[in-house]
Amino acid sequence: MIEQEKEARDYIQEKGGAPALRSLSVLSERLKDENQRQNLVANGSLDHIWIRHFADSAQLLDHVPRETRGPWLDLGSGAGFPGLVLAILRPDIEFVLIESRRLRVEWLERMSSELGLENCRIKGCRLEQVTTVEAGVISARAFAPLAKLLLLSARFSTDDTRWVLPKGRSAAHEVQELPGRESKMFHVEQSLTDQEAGIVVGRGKVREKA
Ligand SMILES: C[S@@+](CC[C@H](N)C(=O)[O-])C[C@H]1O[C@@H](n2cnc3c(N)ncnc32)[C@H](O)[C@@H]1O
Repeated sequence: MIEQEKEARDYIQEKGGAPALRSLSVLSERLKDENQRQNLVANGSLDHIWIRHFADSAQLLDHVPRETRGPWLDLGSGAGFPGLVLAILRPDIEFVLIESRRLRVEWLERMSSELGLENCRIKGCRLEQVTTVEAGVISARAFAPLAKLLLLSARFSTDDTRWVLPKGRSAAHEVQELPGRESKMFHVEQSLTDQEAGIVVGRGKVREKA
């Protein structure tokens, strides 16, 4: 488990080296500022930003094979978690961050530009309006209940699509509640940043209707 901010920084450094640490330090400063203008993350989480947001996002890479290709769709990116962190750590993958709220979209665009993330595109609209593409990976943190998330995003999946969905304490229960075929597609991995949280991980095409 990652329990200290220093451990979280070391974990990120292992994954992305000094450039990632520098980019995330900038993101940390900007986020603390911007959170006074718009409610991007819980204020209480800002004192543990490296664990609660950066390492929490980065750990998704442990469940995606290194050779996986994009596009990597991050649904409901909000403040940029996990999408911005992952785009920093994997400049070789094309990321598409989908977010519907205007102020959040502007924030994501500003940060992507300031951090020079050429591999990161922001789609400022509802997921339902995004043109269908074949996703290499789909991630979503705190976006929607699992069954709804899968229905909304099924059209982006292929037999090869990887799914990495941080789901907090409800992970196992949400997987059990899925219809038979889907419940067999997914399993739960332990989160490294929260003893009680799980990440729903799977691979394959999800049916577009229940
Ligand atoms: C609870 S926030 C989570 C943000 C971020 N993923 C995180 O974990 O910090 C959910 C985000 O999803 C966005 N959202 C909800 N429904 C959406 C939709 N249908 N299309 C695009 N964005 C959506 C909201 O605007 C919000 O920013």
